[in-house]
Amino acid sequence: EELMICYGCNKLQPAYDFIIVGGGTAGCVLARRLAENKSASILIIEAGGRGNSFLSIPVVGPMLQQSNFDWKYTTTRQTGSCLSLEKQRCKYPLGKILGGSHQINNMIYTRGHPQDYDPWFKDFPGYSYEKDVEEYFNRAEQIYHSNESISHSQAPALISPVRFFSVASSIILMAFNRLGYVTSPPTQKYFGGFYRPLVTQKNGRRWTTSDHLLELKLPNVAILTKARAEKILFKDNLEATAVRYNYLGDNMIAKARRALILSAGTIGSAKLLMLSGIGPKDHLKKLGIKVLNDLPVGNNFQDHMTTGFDLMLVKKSIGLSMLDILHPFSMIQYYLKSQGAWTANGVDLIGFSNLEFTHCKNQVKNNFTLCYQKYSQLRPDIEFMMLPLGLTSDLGIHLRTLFGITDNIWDNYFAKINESAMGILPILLHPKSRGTVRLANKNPNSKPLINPNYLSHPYDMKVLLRFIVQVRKLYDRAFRGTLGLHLNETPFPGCEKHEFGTKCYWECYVRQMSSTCYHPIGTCKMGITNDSVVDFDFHVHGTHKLFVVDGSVLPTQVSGHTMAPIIMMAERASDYIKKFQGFDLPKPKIFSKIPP
Ligand SMILES: Cc1cc2nc3c(=O)[nH]c(=O)nc-3n(C[C@H](O)[C@H](O)[C@H](O)COP(=O)(O)OP(=O)(O)OC[C@H]3O[C@@H](n4cnc5c(N)ncnc54)[C@H](O)[C@@H]3O)c2cc1C
Repeated sequence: EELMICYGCNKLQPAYDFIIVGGGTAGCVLARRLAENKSASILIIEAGGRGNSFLSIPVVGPMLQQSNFDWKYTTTRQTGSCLSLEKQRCKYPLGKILGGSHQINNMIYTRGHPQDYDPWFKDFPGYSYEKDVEEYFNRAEQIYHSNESISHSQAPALISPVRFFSVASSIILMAFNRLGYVTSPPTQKYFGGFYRPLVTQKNGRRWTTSDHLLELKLPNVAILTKARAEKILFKDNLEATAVRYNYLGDNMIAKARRALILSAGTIGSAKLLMLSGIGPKDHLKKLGIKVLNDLPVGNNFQDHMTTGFDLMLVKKSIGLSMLDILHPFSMIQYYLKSQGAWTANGVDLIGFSNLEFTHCKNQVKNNFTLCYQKYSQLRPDIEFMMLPLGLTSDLGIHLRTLFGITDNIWDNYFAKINESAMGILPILLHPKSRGTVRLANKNPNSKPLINPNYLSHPYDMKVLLRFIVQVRKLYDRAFRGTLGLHLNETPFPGCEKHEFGTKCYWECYVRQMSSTCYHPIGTCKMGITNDSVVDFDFHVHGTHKLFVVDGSVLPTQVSGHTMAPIIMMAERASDYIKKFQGFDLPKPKIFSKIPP
């Protein structure tokens, strides 16, 4: 495999204008934009390999989890969630490949709700959604219809409607329509009922920000794969001058003339900063790491949590089945027509709801339409994802290992399912629980300690339970007759003492059967309060020439999935970093106010 990718050079240089650590979602957007200045040289250092076109087949995505293309992390032992999983730890997949997590994700593209961004920029002078957020989304996106064929992508996020979905999801969509929900994707305002997700695909194949970067064949961008950054090197005044990395077992150094940018992801960037002496003083001291700057790196860790796998059973087989995927016809359809089951992204429908809507509905005796019209523009609290394939669809061969489900739970719950199963998963969009990312020790090879601390704040469970009860009623009313859709009423092991369907039962269930929804953010929070790590220019506080641009800078969660906001922020960051010449004086650490 070719390890160095470069269209305008044949060997690695000792120094580059910009060095980006991590060729993932954000890193590739940034490289593409910085390279617009033709005289600037850019090096991406990526720990994973390059991948190949087989990995771009959308249905292959889940197979990449727990493979060499995944960092294969797990959370620390959780006490209020992940209880039914091996050692009470949730698996924590993250892409270790050029393209990053975008190479293994579900490709769902959601901008979030405009109000999501108000708290991010509350201390930013003259902030407006249109100028500071929307403009960057617009710049990042190219949208096309799924029946068109595209030859070149013009923007990092190439977006189209999904090309393949189950019959069950079409019936569900029709039922929602009858109830008065909007069922087309949102345009300007976000929250719009239930609809088919938009995905980042080019002619039915996965299309990541790294595919876009490679397609441009930029002569001033070099990408070194299988190179893992281990330490940032500083001058005395905390000016980042170079990065030390491990390349095929050797220690190498690359020097950054103008800026060193960490885009190693929410876990990777926090880990690298701490290994380099930037992080919470007490933690670093305990591990024997010299403290260069005491910053709250690794705090404010937030994730979207989900639950509800295989909770919906269908009598008739109208979901997507493994047979559809394995059928030779699907392969032919994919390679000849860019259509069919192989283009499926694993999520047929997404939908959004909020507490005001639920409350209204209870007040006016389930008048959906009235409440919907009144509250559909408000920021949602919960998202629902409809997964056409249950964990049991491959009879326990692969999917169960992605979650680390124990033998006891498998045998006494999942193995008992003898109908088609689907998932209707609720995602808690704005959790109040906060976790941490820490180092296990000072060895760069060691896995970090990822503690999402799910459901540690009572608000999170309260909201989740309210919606589970709501969705149950909704499904009873809408689909029972049509689809033979019904809840899996086998008591979940460990929850038998509670009556099925009561709040106590669901609370127990959620704590047992929890999972990440793969949206880690926040460990290098952007802002100027003393819980932040980077300022509004993405510069690490108190340092010089050092930036962080990836999911870690997002201060709070958005009402949707994280890839789009991360791409938007990388676009935004490129405007600042492009202008940065590398000779500004170090900025003093200024904080506007102490957060509560
Ligand atoms: C299974 C899964 C499904 C998901 N589904 C969706 C979805 O449908 N829609 C959505 O919006 N979001 C989804 N997400 C989340 C989304 O993919 C991520 O939020 C986003 O890709 C993160 O972007 P990033 O740039 O912060 O990090 P990444 O894209 O993860 O990039 C980080 C890169 O840095 C590299 N790296 C890390 N450490 C080092 C080091 N020391 N040296 C060199 N390189 C390093 C990594 O290998 C990686 O390539 C999903 C995520 C997963 C894992």
